[in-house]
Amino acid sequence: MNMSFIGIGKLGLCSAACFAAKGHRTIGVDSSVEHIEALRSGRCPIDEPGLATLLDGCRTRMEFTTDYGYAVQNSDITLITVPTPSDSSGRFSNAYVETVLDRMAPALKAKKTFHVVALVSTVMPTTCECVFKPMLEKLTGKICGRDFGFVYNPEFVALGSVIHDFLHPDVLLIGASDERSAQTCRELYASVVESHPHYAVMNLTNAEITKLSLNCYVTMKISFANELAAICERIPEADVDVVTSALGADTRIGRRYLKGGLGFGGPCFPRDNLAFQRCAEDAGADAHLSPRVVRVNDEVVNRLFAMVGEHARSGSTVALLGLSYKPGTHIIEESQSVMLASQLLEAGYVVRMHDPKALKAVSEALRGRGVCCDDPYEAVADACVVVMLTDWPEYSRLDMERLEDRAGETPLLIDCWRAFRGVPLKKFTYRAFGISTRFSGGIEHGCRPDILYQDRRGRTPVLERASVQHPALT
Ligand SMILES: NC(=O)c1ccc[n+]([C@@H]2O[C@H](COP(=O)([O-])OP(=O)(O)OC[C@H]3O[C@@H](n4cnc5c(N)ncnc54)[C@H](O)[C@@H]3O)[C@@H](O)[C@H]2O)c1
Ligand SMILES: O=c1ccn([C@@H]2O[C@H](COP(=O)(O)OP(=O)(O)O[C@H]3O[C@H](CO)[C@@H](O)[C@H](O)[C@H]3O)[C@@H](O)[C@H]2O)c(=O)[nH]1
Repeated sequence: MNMSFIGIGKLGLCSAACFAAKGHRTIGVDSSVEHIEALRSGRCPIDEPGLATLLDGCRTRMEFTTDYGYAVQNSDITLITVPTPSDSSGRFSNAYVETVLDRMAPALKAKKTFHVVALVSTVMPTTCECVFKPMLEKLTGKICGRDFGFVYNPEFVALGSVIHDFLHPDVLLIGASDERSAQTCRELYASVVESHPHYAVMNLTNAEITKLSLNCYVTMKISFANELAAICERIPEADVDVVTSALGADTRIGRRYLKGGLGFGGPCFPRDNLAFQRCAEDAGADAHLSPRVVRVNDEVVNRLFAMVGEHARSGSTVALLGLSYKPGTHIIEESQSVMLASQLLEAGYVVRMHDPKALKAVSEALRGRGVCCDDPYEAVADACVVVMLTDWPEYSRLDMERLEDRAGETPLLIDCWRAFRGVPLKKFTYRAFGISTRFSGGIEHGCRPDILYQDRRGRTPVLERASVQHPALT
C-alpha cells in the first residue's frame, strides 16, 4: 500500500519503518526540517533498539518530506502521530493534530479517490467524533465515511521495545468512522504483524476510551503490586514475589506489570490517569479508582525517602543508582528516581547519582545540583545509603565487593526491585522493597530454590538472580 506518516518521532518513525520493512511504500512528513534532513542523509535520529537496522534495510521504500500535500496525494492512508501534550487541566491538547489536519486538508479536498486519515496520537474521548471529523469535513467540503475515512488506531507500544511491541500486539484497536476504513486498517495491520492479535474494531469514541482505560488499568495493577510490597515489608516472613508469582498464575490476573517495586512514571502512564479523571469529570461521572492509583504511586517515593531518613541524617551522602523512568531509556519524565533525588537535595543530603543513559537529562533537570557520576562505583563513594532504583540489567552484574569497599562506614542498601537479593553482603545492611526487614536481613536473605523469579513484565524468568545463595543457606 502507499502510506504517509505525519509526525515521525519516537513512535511514528518506528511504525513507518515497520510498514516499509514489510513491503509498503511510505512517505514520512515532519515539521522538523533537521529531522527530515537527518533521515534523508541516511542517519537515524531516534534512539530506539532495532530502528537503525530496520531503516537501513528498507530505505528504498521510504521517502521523507516536509510537504503535506505531496504525502497525501501520493498515498491512500495517512497515519498521524504528533504530540498531544497534557494541558494544565490534565486534558490532552489538540493543537498539533489540528495544525496537521489544517495542512493536509487542501490535498484531501483535491483528491479524487477515497483517503483514510488515521490518528495514532492519544486524545481525549469524543475528540475524533466531535472535533477532528467535523473539522476535516468543514475544511474539505467532503463527507466523512463517504468521501474519506477517519480512523483512531493508537498503539500499545512501550519505549525501548517499540518495534517488538508494534510487530507483536495482543490487541489491535481500530476505531473507525465507517466499515471501509476499518477494513483497510485491519488488512494493513494484518500484513505486518507477526503475532495473532485480537482485532478490536469499534467506533471512534469507544477506541479513545479503550486506549485510556487500558493504560489506567495497567497502572492500577502496578499500584496494587506496590501496595502489596509495602504491606509485605511489615509482615515477618512475607515476600511480595512469592505472593505475586502465585497471583499472576491466575489467568484472571496475569504476571505482567505485577512486580512490586518503584512506582510508574514516563510520558504516558501518569498523564493518562489524569486525562482519565478529566474524561470522567467531563462526562459528569466519578472516577474513584484512578486518583487512588496515583496516590499509591506518589506514596512510593515518600516511603523511600522515609527509609533513607531512618538510616541517615541530612548532610550525609546518599547514592542513587538508576534515574531514568525505566531501564533502557534516557527519558526521565515523571521518573520517581529523580523525584527522590529532588526531595533528598531539598532536605540537605549530598546526592551522588549514576545512570547508564540519563545523566545528561538529570543534570539539566536538577540544574546541576547533586553529583552525576559516569561510574556506579564512583557514585557510591562514602555513601551512607545506596538506593538501587531503576532496574537496569547491568546493575545486577555489579561487583558487590567493590561496591561495598567504596561505600561509607555502615552503609544501608535499599533495593527497590530486589536485584541484589541473595547476593552475599559483608558490609551493607540490606533492605528490599516487598520483603520484611527480618527476612531480608536475616538468614533467609538467600533466594529460595522453589521460587522462579519473573522480570517485571512477567516475560523472562530471571534465574541468574536466584542462583546466588547466601553462605548460610549453602
Ligand atoms: N512513544 C510511545 O511509545 C507512544 C506510545 C503510545 C502512544 N504515543 C502517543 O503518540 C503521540 C506521539 O508520541 P511520540 O512519542 O512519537 O512523540 P515525539 O515527540 O517523539 O514525535 C512527534 C513528532 O511529531 C512531529 N511534529 C510535531 N508537530 C508536527 C506537525 N505539525 N507536522 C508534522 N510533524 C509534527 C515532531 O517534530 C516529532 O518528530 C503522542 O500522542 C503519544 O502520547 C506514544
Ligand atoms: O511491573 C511493572 C512494569 C512497569 N512499571 C513502570 O511503568 C512505567 C511504564 O513502563 P512501560 O509500560 O514499559 O513503558 P511506556 O513506554 O511508558 O509504555 C506505556 O505507555 C505507552 C504510551 O501510552 C503505551 O503505548 C504502552 O502500552 C504502555 O506500556 C515505567 O515507569 C515502569 O518502570 C512498573 O512500575 N512495574
